[in-house]
Amino acid sequence: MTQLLSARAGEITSEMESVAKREDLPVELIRDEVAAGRMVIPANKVHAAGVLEPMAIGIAAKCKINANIGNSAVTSNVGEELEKLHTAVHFGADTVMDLSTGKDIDNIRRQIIEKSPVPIGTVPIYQMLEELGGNIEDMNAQHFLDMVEHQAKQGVDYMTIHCGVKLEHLHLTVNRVTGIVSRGGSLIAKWMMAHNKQNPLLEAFDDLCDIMREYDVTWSLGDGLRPGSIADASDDAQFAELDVLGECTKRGWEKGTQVMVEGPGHIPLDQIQMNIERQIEVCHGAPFYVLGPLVTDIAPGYDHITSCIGAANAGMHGAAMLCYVTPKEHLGLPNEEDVKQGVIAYKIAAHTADVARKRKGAQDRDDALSKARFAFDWKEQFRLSLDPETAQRYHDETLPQDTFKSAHFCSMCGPKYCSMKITEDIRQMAKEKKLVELPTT
Ligand SMILES: C[C@H]1O[C@@H](n2cnc3c(N)ncnc32)[C@H](O)[C@@H]1O
Ligand SMILES: Cc1ncc(COP(=O)(O)O)c(N)n1
Ligand code: MET
Ligand code: SF4
Ligand SMILES: [Zn+2]
Repeated sequence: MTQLLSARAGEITSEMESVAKREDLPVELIRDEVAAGRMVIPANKVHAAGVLEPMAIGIAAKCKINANIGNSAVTSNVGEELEKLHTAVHFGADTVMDLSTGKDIDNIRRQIIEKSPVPIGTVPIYQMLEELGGNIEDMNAQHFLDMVEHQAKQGVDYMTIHCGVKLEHLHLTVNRVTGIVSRGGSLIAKWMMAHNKQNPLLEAFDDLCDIMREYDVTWSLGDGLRPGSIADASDDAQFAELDVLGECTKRGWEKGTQVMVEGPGHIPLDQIQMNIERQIEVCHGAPFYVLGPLVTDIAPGYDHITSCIGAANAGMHGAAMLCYVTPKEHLGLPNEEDVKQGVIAYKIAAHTADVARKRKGAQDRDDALSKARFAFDWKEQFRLSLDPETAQRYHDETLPQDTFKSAHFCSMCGPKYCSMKITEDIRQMAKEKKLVELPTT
């Protein structure tokens, strides 16, 4: 049984119960959303038997964020990756992807799954390529199926598989500014060119479903032809692939597997709503999992910001999960500090989306923090913030003494120009002298 098959049979699983509590939603609604394919609960049976705390991704639930970690051939190791996992979860990542392509991949993933309370995603073609020796041309479908089964056995909760890249669509990328920017997509394209054959992952779709169903691994249908620059956004290649992903979504559901769909990438701000709405329609309401999107290409070093703008908008228009982008995007492998910056940026994006969509209780923390701010309750303001340590450090940079923790001002305006203090004075005057008689009409 998968969460989807249970839900369709009208059953309520223990995972659905946990999700209902976390989301503060009726458990019947969770079950119905899962049954309809609009919500997924990525919970591999192996991981669920261990430390996993079940969570849900779908438009009815709060907007989620994913943090990518993993080493590369150039840098990092198991110790550093476990630190990144800890930092990502500490600052509120809802899922983590291990995208390791360097040494020790198997050991890194095993330890990450063992220690992670959040669902772990992978892209199995990366490890398969390592084990093949680096030449994608040497791959056959069985190599890939074996790797998917191996990772499913380890407890991977969701997998990115690039089934949507088709031989007949490759020519649509020739005039692009940035070609094929998806790693998985570019590898599959190369294989198809070398063999002049259709995408083997698409051909093996039903066999893949059988493995995914056995362990309840959730599909994350990869966007191998996503645009890698705003110039390439919303082009024929991107939307040709999206149509294939729509068909795969249906086939995955028919086989009883949970499905979400990945999306771009680099998209100008004014095209985001259209992209989200089109995906939801073409993929029959399956949860949409977007990478950013970055709304401009001019700020390497700050792409957590360029993409946070896109992510907030995507979330507002119905994306179910936002894959973070760190300050190192396009420049190098993120370190622990980059992971922190990426997660914080995306907590902001997801939360602003929840507020804009008026999800239940979403604004409560904003209101509580605003009240603490107006009451000059500095400690409470720090406590309620996404990054309390940084908030306090910034405040204390100029006014570190304990007495200033009850001061009715900070170093921005000082005591005589603090507008919130002046408002306080005004309200006091009004109370005492009843100076203002407001018209009653
Ligand atoms: C699909 C996205 O995944 C990110 N990505 C790829 N590999 C890693 C890794 N090892 N660590 C962190 N992010 C990674 C890239 O930033 C890309 O944009
Ligand atoms: C949201 C998201 N995360 C990870 C990947 C995998 O990366 P790639 O497609 O480059 O192999 C992806 N396509 N989308
Ligand atoms: N930044 C690229 C993208 O937008 C990915 C580069 S690393 C595969 O998808
Ligand atoms: S991030 Fe670096 S290695 Fe990855 S595609 Fe871009 S330039 Fe190549
Ligand atoms: Zn990019």
